[in-house]
Amino acid sequence: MGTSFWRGALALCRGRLRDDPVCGPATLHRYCARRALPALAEDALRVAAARARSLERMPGPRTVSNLVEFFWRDGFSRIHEIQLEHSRKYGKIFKSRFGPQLVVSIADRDMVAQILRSEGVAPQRANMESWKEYRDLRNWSTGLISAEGEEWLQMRSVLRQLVLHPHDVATFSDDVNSIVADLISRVYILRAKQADRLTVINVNDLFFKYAMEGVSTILYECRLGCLEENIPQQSLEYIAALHLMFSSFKTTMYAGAIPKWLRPIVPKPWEEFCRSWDGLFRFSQIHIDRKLLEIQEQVAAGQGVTGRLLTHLLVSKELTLEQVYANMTEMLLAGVDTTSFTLSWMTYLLARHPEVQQQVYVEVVKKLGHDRVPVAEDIAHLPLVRGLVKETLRLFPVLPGNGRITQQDLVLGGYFIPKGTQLAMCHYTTSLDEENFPGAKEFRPQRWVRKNSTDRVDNFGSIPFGYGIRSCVGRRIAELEMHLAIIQLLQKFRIEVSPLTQTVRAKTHGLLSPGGPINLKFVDRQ
Ligand code: HEM
Repeated sequence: MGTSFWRGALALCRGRLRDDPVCGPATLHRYCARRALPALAEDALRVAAARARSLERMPGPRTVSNLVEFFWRDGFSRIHEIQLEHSRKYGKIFKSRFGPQLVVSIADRDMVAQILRSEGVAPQRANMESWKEYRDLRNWSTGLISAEGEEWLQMRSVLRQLVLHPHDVATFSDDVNSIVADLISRVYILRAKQADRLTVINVNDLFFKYAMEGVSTILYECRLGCLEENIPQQSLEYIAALHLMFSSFKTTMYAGAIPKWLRPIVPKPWEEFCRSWDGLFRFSQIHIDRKLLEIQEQVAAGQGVTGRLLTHLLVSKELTLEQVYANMTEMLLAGVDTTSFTLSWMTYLLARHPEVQQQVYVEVVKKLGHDRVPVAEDIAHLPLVRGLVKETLRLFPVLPGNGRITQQDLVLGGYFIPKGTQLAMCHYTTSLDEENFPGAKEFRPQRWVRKNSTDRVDNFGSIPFGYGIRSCVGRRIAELEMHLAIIQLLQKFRIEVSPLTQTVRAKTHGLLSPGGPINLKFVDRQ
C-alpha cells in the first residue's frame, strides 16, 4: 500500500477518530512504526502526544507513603502484593516515586505488548547502575544482563546463537539427564533420613543444587559436585556469595533511591554487594581459566580441541576473555534461583492438586512408560508437561516485574511518556488478571494446551521469560532442565504435601520465592 494511503488514514484519525482509544493516532503511530514508515509514525505520534494527558495527571501513591511502604513496612519482600494493591487502587497505569526516581508502572497486557513490540534494536534495562558501578570499580566487563547499547548487541548476537536455539540446546539433554539421575538418587538419600522415610525437607535446597549443577555443567563444561553429600569448598563459597547477593538486593537494586553520599555512613550494604560479586566473579574465573589451560595443553600436544559452549567461546574469540568472564558470571547468577524456585513451586502445586498431577503423570507414562529417559525431542509430544511449566510461571513469575528505560517518546494508556522514562511492567498483576486468564487463581496447566493447530494460547498477560530481543537468553536451558527433571520425578514418585508444610506464600527476595520451606513426600510409584 502506498504512502498516500497511510496519509489518508492519518487524516482520518486526526479528523474522525479523535476520541477513539482503539483506532486513534497512537495506534496508527505503532502501526506505521512497525511498517517502517518513520515519517508517518512521527506524524501520528505528534498528533497522539498533543492529545495525550501529561504524566503530571497520572494517578499513583504519594512519594512519602511509597518510601514508608518500602523501607519501613518491608515492601521489598511484598513487591508483588504491592503491585496488585496499587493497580487495584490507581488503575492499569500509575506512577510512583522512589526518591528522585519516577517510575511508571504498567499492569495491562495490551500496554505491555505495546511497549515490548515497539522496542528498538537494543532495549535498555532499568536499575542496573549499581551493577555497572561495581564492574567499573573492579575493571570487569559487563555481561548481557548489565550491558547496554552496542556492546550488549554484539554479545547477544554471539550468545543467542549458542544457547537460544532449541536444536542447539537439545544437545545438552544427556548432560542434563545425568544430573537428573543424581537428583533422583539424592531424593532417595534425603527421604531415608526422615522418620517417615518419604519426606524431603525444604525441596528448594535440593532444586537449588540441581539447578546450579545443571547450569554450570552447561556453562563451564564441568561438574561441581553440588548433589554430593559433601559439597566441594569452592562450590560452597559460590553458594554463600549468591545468597549474599540476594540479601543485599534491597539496597542495591534501588541504589537510585539511596544516595551515594550515604555509603560512608552506612557502608555495609555496598560492601556486601561488592563482596558477593567478588565471590561470583572469582568462581567463574577459576572455571574459565581451568578450561583455557586445558585448551592450551591440547593445542600444545597437537590434539584437536573438542568441547561445548565455553570451549567454543574461548577458541572462536567471538567474545573477549573479559566478556566471557562477565557473561558466564551473569548467566550462572541468572540461571540458578530462577529454575530452582520454579521447580519448587511446580512440585508444591502438583502435591496440592493430585488430580492435576495424575493428568500429567498419565501423559508422561503414555508417551514414555516408567523407565524411558526422556530427551529434548520428546517434550514436543508432552503438551501438558509444557503447560505445567507455563502455568507454574504464570502463578509464580520468578521476575514479578521487569523494567525498561524508554528509548523514544510513547503514548501509553492515553498518557504521554517522554523518552528516558523508567517503566515497570507488572507481570505478577497481569498474570493474575481475570480478564487475561479466567479462573486466574486456579492452577490449570490445561489452559495452555492447544485444542487444534490454529488455537493461540499466547498471552502477553504472562511472559515469564520476557518477550523479544532482550528476553531471557537462558530460556531454552531453563526449560530443558525443568522439563527433564519433572518428567523423571513423576515417572518415579507420587508427590504429596508433607504435614510439616503449611500453606506457603510467596515473598520477593530479589526474585519471587517461596516464603517458607516446602516439605514434600516422594512416594514410590509402582
Ligand atoms: C525459570 C527460569 C528463568 C526465568 C523465569 C527467567 C526469566 C528472565 C527474565 C524475565 C529476564 C528479563 C527479560 C527482559 O528483560 O525482557 C531474563 C533475562 C536473562 N536471563 Fe533468564 N530466566 C530463567 C532462567 C535463566 C537461565 C537458566 C539463564 C542462563 C543460563 C538465564 C540467563 C538470563 C540472562 C543472561 C538474561 C539477560 C538477557 C539480556 O539482557 O540479553 N535465565 N530472564
